[in-house]
Amino acid sequence: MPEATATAEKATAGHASTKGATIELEHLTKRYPGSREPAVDSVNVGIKAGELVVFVGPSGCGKSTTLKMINRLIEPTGGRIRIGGEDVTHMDPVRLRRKIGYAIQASGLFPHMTVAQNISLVPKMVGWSKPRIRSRVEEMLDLVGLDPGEFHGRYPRQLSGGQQQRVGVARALAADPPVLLMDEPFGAVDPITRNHLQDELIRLQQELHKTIVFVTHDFNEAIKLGDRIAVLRERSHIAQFDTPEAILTHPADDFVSGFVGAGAALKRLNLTRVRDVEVTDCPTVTVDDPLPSIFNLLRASGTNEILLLDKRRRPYKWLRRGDLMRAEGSPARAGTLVHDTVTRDATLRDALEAVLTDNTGRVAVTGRRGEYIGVVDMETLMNSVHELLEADRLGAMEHRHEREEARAQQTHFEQEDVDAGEAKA
Ligand SMILES: Nc1ncnc2c1ncn2[C@@H]1O[C@H](COP(=O)(O)OP(=O)(O)OP(=O)(O)O)[C@@H](O)[C@H]1O
Repeated sequence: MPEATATAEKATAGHASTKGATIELEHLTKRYPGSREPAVDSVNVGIKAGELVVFVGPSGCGKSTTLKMINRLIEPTGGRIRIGGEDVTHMDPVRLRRKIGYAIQASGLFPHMTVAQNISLVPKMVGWSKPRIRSRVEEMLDLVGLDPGEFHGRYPRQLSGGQQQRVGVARALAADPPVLLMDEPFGAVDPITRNHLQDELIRLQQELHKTIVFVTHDFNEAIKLGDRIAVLRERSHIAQFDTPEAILTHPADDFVSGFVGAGAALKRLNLTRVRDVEVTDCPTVTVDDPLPSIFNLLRASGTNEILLLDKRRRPYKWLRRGDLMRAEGSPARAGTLVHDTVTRDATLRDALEAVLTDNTGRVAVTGRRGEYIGVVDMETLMNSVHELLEADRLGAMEHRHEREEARAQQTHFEQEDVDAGEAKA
């Protein structure tokens, strides 16, 4: 059975989707015509199946060129690319791109096509049947958190930046490729939407286990998303290729330290997720609840604050006792709007930012459709920060100790050599 058809069967039979494939770049090189220096100079990278690897580095270091050589949007001038062990360096690029999804900044959607048409593009190209495509579009929209009924007929201009980006990811994943390339996909959206899109990607990846190569120049984004990070310097030379923890705590050289920048310990907040800390419950009411029962609940709960949920059980407002006095019969008229929420996949840094933005001492945690799950409070966050800083301090002490021991050992050997030399003389 041809590969594309096999993929289609799997995708529409409701089975698990195609898992990631390994990617090996061997001495991969790109010399643009007319340039004296190569833009990418003999890069060697091995990416495991199902891994999310981030290429991060300063502007112009060759991240995008390296990425685009993987799906041969840019033809290499030297070296080799293997995907799933197969040498694809000279494979027909159109065939190659069927097994590689590609998502870029500002989504790259075709403006004259509806959301559904955009998502259907590759499945159509590989010959899926109409009903199969229709159900796949629904599945994909659902996967990226957009209501299929509401969104499938819209045009890109009728979507927010974040929604366009979600559709871009849905399109990249539509034909169920084992590999997904993402070139600064969230670079053009505001910081809050960006955080949410990053959370979505983490959730998706937990479900799908694709091999993802993600390009960014934002180091915090790299720490948050990467299983491993390749820190690139000029001409895509790899300064360090390791886990976020290792890069933060043991940067390989001054270039990497410079890139990590100040506040490495606080950056580690990007490594801990909301799901790793205690999410507690807080008293909630909905906009349809009558005021007297809200008063009763507040009294019974012994707290001074209650979370008002909208009709779809999404956090809407924080209500305090005083607010309720001024509610004039409807709780929705009182209280302070919830500006920011986090999902379980958000980092503690996102949570901390949200707590500070909303100024209520806690942040509401929401599920896939924005529905209320619980809250994380400031105290929990501060305890985690404290633990991380303490772990870093101990780690740094241990590292210093190891270095001093190695140095002492070296001096000892050198002294022995001198003694031996003198004895001979
Ligand atoms: N088509 C081209 N012709 C000639 N030189 C190019 C071409 N495209 C890119 N370059 C050069 O190759 C180098 C690497 O570019 P590339 O876009 O891969 O870098 P990057 O790390 O992705 O940068 P940024 O973060 O700014 O997007 C740069 O010096 C760039 O000027």
